[in-house]
Amino acid sequence: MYKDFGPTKAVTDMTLELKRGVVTGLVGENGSGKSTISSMISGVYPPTKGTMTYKGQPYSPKSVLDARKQGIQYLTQEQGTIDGMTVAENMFLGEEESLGKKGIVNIKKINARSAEILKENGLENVIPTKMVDDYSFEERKMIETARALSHQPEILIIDETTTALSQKGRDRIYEIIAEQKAKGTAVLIISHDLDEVKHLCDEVVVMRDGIYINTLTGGDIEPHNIRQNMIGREIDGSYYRADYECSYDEEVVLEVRNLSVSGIFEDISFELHKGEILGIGGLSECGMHELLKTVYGALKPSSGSVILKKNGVQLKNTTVSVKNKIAYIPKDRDKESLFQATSIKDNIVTAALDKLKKGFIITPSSERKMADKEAANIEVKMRDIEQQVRDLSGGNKQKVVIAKWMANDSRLFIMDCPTRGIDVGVKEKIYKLMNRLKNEGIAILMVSEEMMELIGMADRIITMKDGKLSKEFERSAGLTESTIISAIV
Ligand SMILES: Nc1ncnc2c1ncn2[C@@H]1O[C@H](COP(=O)(O)OP(=O)(O)OP(=O)(O)O)[C@@H](O)[C@H]1O
Repeated sequence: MYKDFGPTKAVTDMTLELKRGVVTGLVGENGSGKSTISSMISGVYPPTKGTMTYKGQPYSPKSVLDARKQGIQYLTQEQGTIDGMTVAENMFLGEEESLGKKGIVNIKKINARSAEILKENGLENVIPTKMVDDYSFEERKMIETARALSHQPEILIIDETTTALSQKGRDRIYEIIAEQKAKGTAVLIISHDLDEVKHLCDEVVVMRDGIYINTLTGGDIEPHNIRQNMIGREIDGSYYRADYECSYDEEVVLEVRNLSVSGIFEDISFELHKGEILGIGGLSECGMHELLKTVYGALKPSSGSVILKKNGVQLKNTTVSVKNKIAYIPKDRDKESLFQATSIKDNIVTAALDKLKKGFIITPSSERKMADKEAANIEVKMRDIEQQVRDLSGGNKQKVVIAKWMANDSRLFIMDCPTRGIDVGVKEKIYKLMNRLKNEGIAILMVSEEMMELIGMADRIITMKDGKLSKEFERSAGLTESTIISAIV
């Protein structure tokens, strides 16, 4: 299979076989073409060249709906439901007439059938007539999953879905994979979590730069082996900090005092020091993501304050935060951090316009220079900086968010799951960058759902449980995942 997007060769010479009752993993670095091949299988767009065979017959779906009707379901990395429509309308989008007569849509039947499907999938709390926008990212993913399963798929493609979900959501997806495998469905999983890949997959197909590299089976499905195949060089996996010292300057940079958002988190206080990486861990719903948003000024607290110590400024809103060179990398980059229909260049320079100003003027060449430098530093895989952000692969979008804040010379980083959807090679780069920033005296506040990331990078870890602080741990060689988990569940 081949796919070109204008001058971009996204997939060049890719071969893939999916078998009944077999869970196949598809792995490769950010931008290697995994979502593109999945999109061609699912009828999102046709290949530039190449052929597909499905159940012994030539297969070339005309659209996503056509592929769905033939039994191929694709859960994408991004949001797969449409705002401004009800849950039920989303569930029957394009298939409304299946429950109607003579071209007339029967809304009652659609609502009733949606309620049944939701119930079968343990989602009885979701109301079919409510707007889908009223539900969280995770609930919407589960609605999308229920829709996919209701069609009895013969091929189910799950693209980097688990890392965006809470542990409960992930476990549900793992259950679904096991059930589908037992039913004889061919399952294709795309994931950057190589332990997850090892745990779930019977076969692992590796891609590099749009090309098929290798298929691993049995004992060869080991994270270090997968990594080597993906990147073409050995990386030892010990990409976290090498030291076990809890080290930072005495100077307090940020003070969070008795911060609360009613019903979400309560009475949170802590200090962040110069040169410190402060980790926050907890279950996804414990309030930690909202806490970071509030610290940054994107969510209004019901009480308490966030104070920048050097000038006593209160971080009341995001304008004050940007002015004070505070970077925020949100978990939901697509909605909260990027202008999708704008170029990479415009996204990168947006927080640094003050720095580019000469008098009242910003020259296009200075913008280009800045964007080129920052995009190259973090190795955004792109055609050039004029490319639209929405056309980038998931991991490369994340790199643009980081590049934006590097351009702004940020002095304090607030990071929410900074390596979500990021391949191992780039992960290594981000950890090195965090270490470098720390050594330059920059403070980092990081929420992560990966315990190893917290243990590997943070000087101190504070844990949250049900909206409250539960414990604090200092960096040490003896700190284990189970010690932290016992403080968060
Ligand atoms: N609609 C599009 N227009 C232009 N280029 C595109 C489009 N979709 C994808 N690309 C490019 O194709 C290449 C492959 O992207 P793809 O999304 O398939 O990668 P991926 O392996 O899924 O990456 P990730 O792990 O980051 O999700 C990238 O260089 C991307 O920028």
